[in-house]
Amino acid sequence: MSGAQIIDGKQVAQQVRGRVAEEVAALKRDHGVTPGLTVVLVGENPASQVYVRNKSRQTEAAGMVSTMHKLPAETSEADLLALVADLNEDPSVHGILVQLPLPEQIDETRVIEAISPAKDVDGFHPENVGRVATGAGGIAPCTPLGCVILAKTVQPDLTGMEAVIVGRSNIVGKPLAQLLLKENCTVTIAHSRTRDLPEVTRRADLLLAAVGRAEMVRGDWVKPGATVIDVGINRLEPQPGEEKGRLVGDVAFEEAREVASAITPVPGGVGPMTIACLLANTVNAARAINGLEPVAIGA
Ligand SMILES: NC(=O)C1=CN([C@@H]2O[C@H](COP(=O)(O)OP(=O)(O)OC[C@H]3O[C@@H](n4cnc5c(N)ncnc54)[C@H](OP(=O)(O)O)[C@@H]3O)[C@@H](O)[C@H]2O)C=CC1
Ligand SMILES: Nc1nc(=O)c2c([nH]1)NC[C@@H]1CN(c3ccc(C(=O)N[C@@H](CCC(=O)O)C(=O)O)cc3)C=[N+]21
Ligand SMILES: [Mg+2]
Repeated sequence: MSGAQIIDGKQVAQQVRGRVAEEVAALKRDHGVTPGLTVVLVGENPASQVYVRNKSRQTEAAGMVSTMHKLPAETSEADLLALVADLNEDPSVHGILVQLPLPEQIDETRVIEAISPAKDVDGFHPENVGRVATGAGGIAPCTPLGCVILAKTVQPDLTGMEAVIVGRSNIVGKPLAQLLLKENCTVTIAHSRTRDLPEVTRRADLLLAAVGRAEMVRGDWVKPGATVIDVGINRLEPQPGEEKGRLVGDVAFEEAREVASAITPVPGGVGPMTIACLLANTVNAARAINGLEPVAIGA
């Protein structure tokens, strides 16, 4: 028996992008502002290029202006900081995304802190991290936002749920904990030093995996009836006859779907939501820069 409802991230993302397109049209019509998103890609990471292409296509489809700066892998930190400074001053740019990870001669923290917080549509700048943590506005990171929206499609009120996040990175695990606290969950963050991880994950009504280890979370780590949100994007080795390896999440999907009541697939789960939320953050950045209140974007 395969019991779980499969949460369709592609479909929810399409709804979010539709909402964004309406807000973009309204901003143009009422205020003469066309939101612009600029992506900066340093080096040749082939995985990054797929996301970057999807992002620019969907940005344009929503009626926004998409620009891209491709810099060679050996770009110096000073040159990247100079580009960021130019983009901060450019009035046609409302969102700046510098694709991570960066080559090792570049200090990621310095680059993130150089981005104007008003244009930091990734929500990685310490001012936004702090504002989101204290509830004083701020731009929330796209992947955690996408996870919360997907969880709420099956459980509109998350109040009181035991949420267990596996992973404590600055870009996913930690900000996800902040957003779930805001939704009144009881939040546990597990990581590589957590003792008896399967015992911890089995407590979760809402289990979120952001580890980067293919299919690490097994079926018997999942509490019966739980909602499972799989953030992981892992490319397996190509099998004989395959051009490239399959994409899988951090959760053993076929096992977990027997136990969970709802689960996100990979691909087609959190990934498309990340891009949709990036577009939503960009329209809200353009609004804020023009003195307007943010609009709600949940599907
Ligand atoms: N769908 C999307 O849009 C996105 C997907 N991703 C994917 O999500 C995954 C996580 O990304 P990210 O947060 O950047 O990854 P990081 O590598 O930055 O963090 C991974 C976290 O997992 C923890 N971890 C590693 N191994 C174990 C283990 N054996 N048991 C328990 N915890 C463990 C680490 O613990 P410790 O801190 O102790 O080292 C760390 O906190 C990746 O697969 C990535 O590709 C990321 C961003 C966006
Ligand atoms: N500054 C910065 N911001 C990011 O948000 C950021 C980043 N750097 N570096 C890399 C990670 C990863 N990431 C993904 C976005 C979309 C998909 C996505 O759309 N995935 C599709 C499949 C794509 C495919 O087929 O390869 C899916 O899951 O269905 C995946 C991963 C954003 N990241
Ligand atoms: Mg680096």
